[in-house]
Amino acid sequence: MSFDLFLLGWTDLRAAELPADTVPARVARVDRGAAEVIAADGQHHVKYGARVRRSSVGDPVALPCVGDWVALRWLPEGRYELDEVLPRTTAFVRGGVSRDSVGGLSGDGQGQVLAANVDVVFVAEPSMHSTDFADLGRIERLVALAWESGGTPVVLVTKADLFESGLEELLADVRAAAPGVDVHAVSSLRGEGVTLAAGYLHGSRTAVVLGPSGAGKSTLVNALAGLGVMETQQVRAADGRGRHTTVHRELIPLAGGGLIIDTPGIRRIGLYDIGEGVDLVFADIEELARRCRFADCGHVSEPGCAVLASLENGELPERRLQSWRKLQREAAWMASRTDARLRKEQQNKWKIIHKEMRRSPRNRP
Ligand SMILES: Nc1nc2c(ncn2[C@@H]2O[C@H](COP(=O)(O)OP(=O)(O)OP(=O)(O)O)[C@@H](O)[C@H]2O)c(=O)[nH]1
Ligand SMILES: [Zn+2]
Repeated sequence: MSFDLFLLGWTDLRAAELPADTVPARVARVDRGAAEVIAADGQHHVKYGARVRRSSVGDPVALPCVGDWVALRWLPEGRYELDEVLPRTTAFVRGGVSRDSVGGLSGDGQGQVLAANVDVVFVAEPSMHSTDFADLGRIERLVALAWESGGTPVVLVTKADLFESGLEELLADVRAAAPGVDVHAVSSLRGEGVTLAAGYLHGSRTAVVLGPSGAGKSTLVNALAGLGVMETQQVRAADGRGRHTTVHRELIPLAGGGLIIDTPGIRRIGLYDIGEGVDLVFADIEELARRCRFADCGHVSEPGCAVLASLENGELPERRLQSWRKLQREAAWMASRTDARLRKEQQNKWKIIHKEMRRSPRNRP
């Protein structure tokens, strides 16, 4: 059974990047040192070749991840090897930041790609989480990272059926926390909003679902898949006796077109290499800041501060101003860590080069 790669999101532009003597495939899941990929001739379990292993040393972002397009090379011993990760059009990268450290921040400045080549980032936030309502700060953080990925964020407020009244007010709060972003209420349980979410996947678009554990991500993915999953050969991959073995995938091609990537819930997602992401999430505050009397206004106690004025007249929630400051601090901190890491890598590179120069006979007296 052959599989149409264009339904998986393959394009002529990507075809131009494919090295000679390789075949393209899309990563459905990664394991340590190996990946499940979907190629035109079905699903394969492939190990990383030397080139991939080498390029990812000290740079985990270069490792293959779900959603990646990769080049497979056929080896003489009769199997494919993952030879190269093709250039990504988008990548959702989180920073390695943990909470339990001095000042609330720690990390090595390194990132981890959660999904690549995604057109849409579904930010799943439960309307009700145990006893709490939607966490606006978490939405702001995820939307900033979603903007930064190059994909389009869409906020899905999940488990909407848990609300009898007040859902509209909650949605209004969420919309204020993510200006310019589509916000929808979804109930996978009742099947509400699922078709609407599927609408973002028209053509062969890829979406990733991100959100905290228990947000209902897998239930939503199942509901979307309930509209039909594309059969690929490997779903019925024979184990030699014709038994059906379903291979677990995180990248799921839907029968109605498009693909969805499920991710495990992550307790804390740190910012990584943020350029404009935070500014876009806080576009309303950025707009206010442009109207402050002083161009370098710190919005603390300056006269003629439009941000403080908006805070005082109740238009700008105090929470949102705090959240803006917090994410700005984190982005700046992460940038300094990344710079420090890059500097160190550069130094190491020079050390190696100098060593080699000393070793080279040409450089000996
Ligand atoms: N009431 C209600 N419950 C839901 C809905 N969607 C999911 N749930 C429930 O919420 C719980 C968590 O759902 P999951 O889909 O496993 O959540 P998840 O985000 O995938 O969680 P992790 O896999 O831990 O990241 C389950 O008990 C679901 O039955 C919904 O639309 N309404
Ligand atoms: Zn100001």
